[in-house]
Amino acid sequence: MTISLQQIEQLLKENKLLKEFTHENSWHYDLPIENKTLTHLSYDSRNVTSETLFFCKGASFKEEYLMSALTEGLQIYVSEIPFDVDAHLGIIVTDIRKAMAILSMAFYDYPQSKLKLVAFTGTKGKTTSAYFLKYMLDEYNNQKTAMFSTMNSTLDGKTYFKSHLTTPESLDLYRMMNEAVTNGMTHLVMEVSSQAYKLNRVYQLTFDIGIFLNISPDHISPIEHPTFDDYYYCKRQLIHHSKQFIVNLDTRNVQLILEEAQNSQIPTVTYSATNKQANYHWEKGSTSTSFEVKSNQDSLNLCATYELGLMGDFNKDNALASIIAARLLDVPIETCQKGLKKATVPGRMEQLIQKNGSKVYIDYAHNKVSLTNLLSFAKQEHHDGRIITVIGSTGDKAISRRKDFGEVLNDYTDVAILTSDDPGNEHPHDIAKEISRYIVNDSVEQHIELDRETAIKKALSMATSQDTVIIAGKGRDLYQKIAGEDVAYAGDFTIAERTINE
Ligand SMILES: CC(=O)N[C@H]1[C@@H](OP(=O)(O)OP(=O)(O)OC[C@H]2O[C@@H](n3ccc(=O)[nH]c3=O)[C@H](O)[C@@H]2O)O[C@H](CO)[C@@H](O)[C@@H]1O[C@H](C)C(=O)N[C@@H](C)C(=O)N[C@H](CCC(=O)O)C(=O)O
Ligand SMILES: Nc1ncnc2c1ncn2[C@@H]1O[C@H](COP(=O)(O)OP(=O)(O)OP(=O)(O)O)[C@@H](O)[C@H]1O
Repeated sequence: MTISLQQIEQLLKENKLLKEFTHENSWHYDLPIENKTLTHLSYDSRNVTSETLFFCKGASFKEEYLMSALTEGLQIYVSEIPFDVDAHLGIIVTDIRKAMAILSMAFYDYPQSKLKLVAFTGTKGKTTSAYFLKYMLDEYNNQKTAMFSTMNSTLDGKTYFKSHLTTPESLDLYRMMNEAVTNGMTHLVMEVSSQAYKLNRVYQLTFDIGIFLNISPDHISPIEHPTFDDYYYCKRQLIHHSKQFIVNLDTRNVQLILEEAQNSQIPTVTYSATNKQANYHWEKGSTSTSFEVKSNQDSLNLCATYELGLMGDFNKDNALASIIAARLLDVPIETCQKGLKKATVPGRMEQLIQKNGSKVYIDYAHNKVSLTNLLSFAKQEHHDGRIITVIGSTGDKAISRRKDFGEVLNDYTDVAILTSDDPGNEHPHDIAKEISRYIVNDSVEQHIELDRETAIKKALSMATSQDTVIIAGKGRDLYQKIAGEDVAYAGDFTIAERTINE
């Protein structure tokens, strides 16, 4: 994969991103040096050669990073500001992230045009829905579905690696897409976070299908969104970058989404848990994991009974969104049914049973709406015993979750064991105390146990046969974010399983 300086000049000019070129103390609008082909892209000074096009990006980028890249042989950099350094060429742009997106897709020869692309956005259910769709597509295309998700990504449809971000930086996104194409993948299912739009990671990328699952206040913090309005606005950008759009009619302020899609003339399919105005809605089936899809006008021919491998009514919402996407991609109905039945999602609604019969659910719920759904499901299914909940809240961001969790625990749990969950640069005890401050229901028995493994063991040992243990927040995540480091962690599921089998 390559890109030439002339290509870069043309693309930046076409997209009105070029400010100037800097070369030997003079500034130019036209390329001031001979054309040259570059064979490597990077935004990390620790990974450069003389053939690299280097992007100076990020809130904490420092001039010394560029200086150290130049000592490694780097010649050409792209930046929003000219640096007073001894580089052969500076390419100064109006927006580094937009420039990085445009140049990365060109470098990797537009891999997006060689794949069917599906994007899920929403506050909750992105990973679950992405897995559901992957299972259905895999049945259809013989496991040629790549997936980029919060937890795991796969470029060959079979082997997974841990993701750093929900939606990768544009440079990584196109590199990974290109690898997926080389591996023979035909479809790519990915999660698109609000940050992806805010930080132009998916700038000018059009999806064959975009899906809007739901929205509720979340991700408001100094490093994410200043307001809910900003969060919602960023997520809605998916509408304008989808050839076909699917939206949950139960979404807060959905009228706004519908108006926006209509204004942009994006063909839209609506679905709902209960609203019969939607193109599709679902009704409970004969078992707790089955459901029937209903419609007044089944233009996609998908009304049928489906069976899910996962508990929880919210997963039926996720499944319906994914079925609509699968049908828009021509997956036959029987293939959808087969794929969905097989689908499991690591760390989402996983169930274990203790030797005394007590049920244990391990789930990734880590915001207000998901915790409410999880605990209300547990209360509904297991109303005879106590609910014992192990939970923490992340440090440095999404601060409002601490109050949210306290409020949900007030209403739905009998025992709360407050513990650590990615405390970052904060002290987990302070976070636990803050959650505790909002638990005002005296009948909730509270414990603080900061070591997460000990907290899980404590919950399991407390539970009598009638009780239900909920381990919320980390699922099968294999690390804790502590003071800037990813510290190895066995994962909630493994710890619970190991303890039960001891
Ligand atoms: C606010 C934000 O999104 N920040 C992301 C962004 O950081 P940044 O561009 O400011 O870069 P930085 O990490 O501050 O470092 C500055 C630059 O110096 C470079 N560098 C650094 C050191 C060095 O020696 N040499 C060097 O060149 C780095 O490569 C980087 O390009 O780019 C980095 C990767 O290049 C990300 O790691 C980082 O994500 C932070 C850690 C993060 O947690 N982001 C969250 C909020 C996020 O994006 N979450 C959403 C999911 C939300 C949801 O669940 O819905 C996501 O899509 O993942
Ligand atoms: N449609 C839904 N509505 C509400 N809660 C949901 C829904 N789907 C899943 N959940 C809950 O949210 C948790 C996280 O689900 P999932 O990982 O699929 O969402 P996500 O959008 O990828 O989350 P995140 O952005 O936090 O990574 C689940 O473990 C479950 O408790």
